[in-house]
Amino acid sequence: MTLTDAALAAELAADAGQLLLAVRDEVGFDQPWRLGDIGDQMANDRILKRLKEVRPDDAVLSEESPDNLIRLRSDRVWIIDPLDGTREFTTRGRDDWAVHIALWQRDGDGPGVITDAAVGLPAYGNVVYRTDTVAERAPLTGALQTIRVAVSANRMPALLRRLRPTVPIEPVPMGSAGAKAMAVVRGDVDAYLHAGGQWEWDSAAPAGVVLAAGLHASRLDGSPLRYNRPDPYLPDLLMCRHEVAPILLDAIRQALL
Ligand SMILES: Nc1ncnc2c1ncn2[C@@H]1O[C@H](COP(=O)(O)O)[C@@H](OP(=O)(O)O)[C@H]1O
Ligand SMILES: [Mg+2]
Repeated sequence: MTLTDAALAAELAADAGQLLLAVRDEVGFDQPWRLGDIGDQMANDRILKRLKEVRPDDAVLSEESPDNLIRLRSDRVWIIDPLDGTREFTTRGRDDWAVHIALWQRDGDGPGVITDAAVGLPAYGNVVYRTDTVAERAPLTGALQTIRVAVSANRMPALLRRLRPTVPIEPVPMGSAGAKAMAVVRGDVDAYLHAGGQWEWDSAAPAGVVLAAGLHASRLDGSPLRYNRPDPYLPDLLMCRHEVAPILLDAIRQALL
């Protein structure tokens, strides 16, 4: 039987994850930049090789490959970050790094949509979250005391400080967009907020899984996250439980006035 796109995404994420764990063991942590380069390159090569075998007609947008603008005419584009959270990957003991595999498909004259995605967390038991199996999260019943918000451990968004007087926020610093988004999916945090710069491959697969889990994912102005655009820069996002989306979006709007 032909592999479904979601199953293929999950297979690619699990396989690249295993490879990255082996690279980490073999190369070690003495030269972090070298470990990062080797991990990025090997995971990217492995994913692209397999995609070429099983989906030869599809286009690819990958952090680690030159951007081939054929993707803009394609109906199916795989958006890939073979190693998200490179800094954490190169730090001994850190498990907050991820493999992102997303499939964007054209929807007529619309902006297109992420139809299938997988986010692998290799150092977290190589668990893979995928659009076709992720469980929908039930809404909270009690009132939220504090909103736990995952933010970049490397570049804490300045915006956060401006929200805190109006909303009771507890920042939870963490590496990797995929790791932060999956912490929302698990319910370890209530939200993931990013501002100040990012690229489509950083959020495509996480957003696909978050939306499939029935959670909220948008830009900070509340507009939808769009993928496979000519310029893949996608600088900010909010992923969260539905109950906290209006609270956070309103506070962000006020802070940015
Ligand atoms: N200001 C910025 N500009 C471009 N990319 C950014 C960025 N801030 C974060 N990112 C990218 O978003 C991902 C998650 O970052 P963080 O862990 O800081 O939240 C990282 O991807 P990579 O590790 O794939 O490069 C990082 O490079
Ligand atoms: Mg990334």
